[in-house]
Amino acid sequence: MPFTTFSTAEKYRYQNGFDSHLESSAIDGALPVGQNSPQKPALGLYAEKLSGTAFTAPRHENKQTWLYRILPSCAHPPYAPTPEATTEQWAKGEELKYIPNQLRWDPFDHDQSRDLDFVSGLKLVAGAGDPVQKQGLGMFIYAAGKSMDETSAFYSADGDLLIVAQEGDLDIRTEFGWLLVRPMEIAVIPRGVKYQVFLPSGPARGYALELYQGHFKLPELGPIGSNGLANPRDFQAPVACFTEDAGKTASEGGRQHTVTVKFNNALFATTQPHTPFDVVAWHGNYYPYKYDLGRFNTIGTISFDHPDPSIFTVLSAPSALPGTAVADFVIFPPRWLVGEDTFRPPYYHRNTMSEFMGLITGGYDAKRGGSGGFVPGGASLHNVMSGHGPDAASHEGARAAELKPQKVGEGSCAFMFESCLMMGVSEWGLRTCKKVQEGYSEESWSGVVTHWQGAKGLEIKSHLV
Ligand SMILES: O=C(O)Cc1cc(O)ccc1O
Ligand SMILES: [Fe+2]
Repeated sequence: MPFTTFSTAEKYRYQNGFDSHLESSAIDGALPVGQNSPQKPALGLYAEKLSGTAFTAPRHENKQTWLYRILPSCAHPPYAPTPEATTEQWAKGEELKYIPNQLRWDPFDHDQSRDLDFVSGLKLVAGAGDPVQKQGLGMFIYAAGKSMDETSAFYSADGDLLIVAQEGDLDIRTEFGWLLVRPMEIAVIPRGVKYQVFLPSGPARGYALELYQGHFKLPELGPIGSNGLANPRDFQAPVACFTEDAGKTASEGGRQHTVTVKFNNALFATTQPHTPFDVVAWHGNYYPYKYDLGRFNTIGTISFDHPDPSIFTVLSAPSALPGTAVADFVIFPPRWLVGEDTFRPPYYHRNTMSEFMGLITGGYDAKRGGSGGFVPGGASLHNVMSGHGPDAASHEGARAAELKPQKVGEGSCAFMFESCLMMGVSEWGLRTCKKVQEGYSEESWSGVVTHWQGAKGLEIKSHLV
């Protein structure tokens, strides 16, 4: 059945829950009862396990899913490097440039020529570490002008991909079923899961983070209590949805299907005579999901001072060091500011973590918008220990502001990929994209003026020469 024949009601039913044990069956009886691998699975299906952690990972970390499919994934001719696997699109760790300067980018171009799809339109901007070692992450911009072909599928062996839709809807078909991801929504496609991306509303642009190690978790809530921030039930997983395009020759109407894999930041492809979207039923806790950022329960100060942005963490990918993330996904949604005697925008700071920021829509309270500013579809990078904070004008405005309750960010949403790793910038991010704003730091901070009132007449306790 070609995908176009699926009705909306069939495609967009979801099941709710983060890191839950879910199950879904497109046909009653396709899921085995009480076991995973019967001698002959129902309906002539194959049982196949997809694991997201080592078999022996501790129970609370263990991630796997059983798939019941028409043909097993291994039934394909060998993969071969694709001619399109360009070094412009991806970069290895040693090719990245590590620089302490603050960087900001104008909005990244849409695919004006409309010849790039989600995969060919995915560009590495910055990253750290190495998929071979299962360490680190890559940060990407995607700009897709056309849907992927119905007979093309993609997966990454390098990591879990967190997609932040910024403009244009993504209709994502995965082996597990469909996810419709619109701006102000995010999706996570785990390592190894095959998918294809259609563009029902035209060209699409957004941001993505590929996590080479581990998986995203919900942050601990500590004293916040048992609810708040992103609540588990608001994460949506697909329901099983399959195509019977398997086991037929071309003359019987069977089609050839191309599967492309990102493997150590290079692309390989194979062509097989059966669709990878043939999963009739599945159960497990390793699955793709989406989340509507509008459901985020924002928490902040109701007395004084500015909480760290960790209070806005949606998802966190921990490193081995407690409380220290390889990647935090943080958002700055509309919210009330009521802090008394408080400098309300972000404080000036130097951070041992690196901060990559993007803007989904609207503006950001510490940065000027407009041409050459921080605007939707653009980005900034404040690397490890690189000082940053409000630009001079935002600072002066906030010092002088009358501190009544104020709703900030109405109709806006900025986000941050924060990492404990030093970020390297790719050649594409630094030069090829031609979006780096020359003079960003001068424009922002050369105009900060001193408010120092002088020490004259005051007792100086340490020696000044
Ligand atoms: O740099 C930024 O704009 C992000 C940020 C926001 C904030 O409220 C506090 C610290 C911080 O790094
Ligand atoms: Fe910051």
